[in-house]
Amino acid sequence: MTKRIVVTGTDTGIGKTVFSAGLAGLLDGFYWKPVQSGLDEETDSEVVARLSGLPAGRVLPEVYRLRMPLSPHRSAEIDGVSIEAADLSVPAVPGPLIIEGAGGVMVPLNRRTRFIDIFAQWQLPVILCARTALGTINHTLLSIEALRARSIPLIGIAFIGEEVAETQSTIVEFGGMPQLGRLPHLNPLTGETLRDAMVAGFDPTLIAGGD
Ligand SMILES: Nc1ncnc2c1ncn2[C@@H]1O[C@H](COP(=O)(O)OP(=O)(O)OP(=O)(O)O)[C@@H](O)[C@H]1O
Ligand SMILES: C[C@H](N)[C@H](N)CCCCCC(=O)O
Ligand SMILES: [Mg+2]
Repeated sequence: MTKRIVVTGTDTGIGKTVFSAGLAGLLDGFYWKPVQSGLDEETDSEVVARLSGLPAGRVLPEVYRLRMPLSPHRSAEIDGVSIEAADLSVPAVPGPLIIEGAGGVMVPLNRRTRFIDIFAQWQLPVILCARTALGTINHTLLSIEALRARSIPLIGIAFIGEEVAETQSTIVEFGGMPQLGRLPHLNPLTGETLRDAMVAGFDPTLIAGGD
């Protein structure tokens, strides 16, 4: 049973947090966002606490909380903080842990280290979130290639958006990575609609079935 899963994506703002909230709820697990950049709006951890249906203690505290909604390396510099890879060791929790990065895989944490370098150190299995809309084939295949080049274990792709079957199958064929499911755009987006969409769209044993 996979206990610790990294959720990354092809870009910022594509729905990783909403998917992570749904997944943490589906697996009755925990959620951890190690680096949060942007504190004026609702943070990712707050969104997950609101949407996942999990008790408050299942959302673990961030290690770095940076004020500006920018790439973490820049946000940290503005706050006068240095993000240290050594501080990002994965917490032990008594259940499945969903770990969310920030933005896409190449996003820098400082002038030397990107998220993908931390993922390579962790060697935890990764779910890649990808939009279904035009432009996603390029972003998704590049992300898969970068993850593979570092021998990072891959679980599969979680598509987000309306079904575009041809695009999705093209990504699966070229990427050689399975489609785990699809989370549609939800309106309204509530804890209840998210839970129902996750149950309808994803098989938890396919996701958490092997480590
Ligand atoms: N399935 C969905 N249905 C409805 N709205 C969604 C869905 N997924 C994402 N959104 C909305 O899109 C916006 C961006 O989503 P989200 O915060 O999950 O992106 P992200 O990939 O986690 O971004 P970041 O890189 O900042 O962590 C939010 O306003 C969110 O509510
Ligand atoms: C602020 C934003 N919501 C994310 N937390 C960080 C996204 C970083 C993206 C950097 C980039 O790829 O240009
Ligand atoms: Mg997010």
